[in-house]
Amino acid sequence: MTAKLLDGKTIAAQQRQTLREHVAARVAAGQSVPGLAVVLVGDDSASQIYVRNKRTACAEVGIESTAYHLTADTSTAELLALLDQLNADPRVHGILVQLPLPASIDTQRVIEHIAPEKDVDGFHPYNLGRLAQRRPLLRSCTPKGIMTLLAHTQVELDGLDAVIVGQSNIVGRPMALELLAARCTVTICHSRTQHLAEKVRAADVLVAAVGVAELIQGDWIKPNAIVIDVGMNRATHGGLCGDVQFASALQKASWITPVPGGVGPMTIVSLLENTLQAAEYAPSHLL
Ligand SMILES: Nc1nc(=O)c2c([nH]1)NC[C@@H]1CN(c3ccc(C(=O)N[C@@H](CCC(=O)O)C(=O)O)cc3)C=[N+]21
Repeated sequence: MTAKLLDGKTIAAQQRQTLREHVAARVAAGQSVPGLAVVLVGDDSASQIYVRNKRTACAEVGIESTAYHLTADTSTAELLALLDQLNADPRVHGILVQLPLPASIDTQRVIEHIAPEKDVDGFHPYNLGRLAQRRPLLRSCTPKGIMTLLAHTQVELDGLDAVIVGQSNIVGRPMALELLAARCTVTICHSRTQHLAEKVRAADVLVAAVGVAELIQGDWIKPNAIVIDVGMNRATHGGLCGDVQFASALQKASWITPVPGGVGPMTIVSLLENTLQAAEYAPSHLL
């Protein structure tokens, strides 16, 4: 059997079209143009490309993005001061601080300084806590995009065994909370996990978000599992490869995401959705 492809590139393009219509209707009704502030610190070349891709996607749907490019020697205090300004600016509905930040900056303080109602990455403890209590407001982009992909399979998630490989704050943990809210039985595996292959073999839904190229072998995949590959590893020949051995997993799974063209485009469209959501909700006090 060969798995069906979960084509994030196409699904994301469809969602951008829908978003474009929503934004246009909102503006035609006299409401403000949704605004996203994108903050980049330093000159990491991969981050610059990601930021450019996000701003292009904003432009396509009619979200106004404003870039703030700070030098690598920016202090935590300077970045917090910029966030104060953006938090107070009514034209800014969403704030994204591109990660990773230079090591000299206190990333956790920065994340906690973004107003929760503008936290379109969903990384603020308030937004993660809301998700943990099954009352999400702004949801982390990659897990949210993956839930959209899972909805496209039309497989009922209720009661399935989900296994997540990777425990990061930005993917693994919020992914576990999303799948738990969808009534899966959730296992999170990480670098200290024993018998990883056995854990993976039990998965009806597998989410690989560990950042180790092709760690997960096709013969670990349960027949007919749904396989979501969040990995984006640079292959030696220059191309991208995921955390799953794609060719062999394709022979076992019912659905599988390609890399590239799977989770990545869904992450970006979720950011756009969150920015529109933040503009529509825009409460003066959340807490
Ligand atoms: N505050 C913050 N929020 C983020 O959401 C965030 C971040 N920092 N830092 C970096 C990571 C990475 N990330 C990607 C999103 C989409 C693709 C994407 O669309 N990838 C294409 C391939 C692109 C290529 O060819 O390199 C694909 O998978 O098809 C990639 C990477 C968001 N991140």
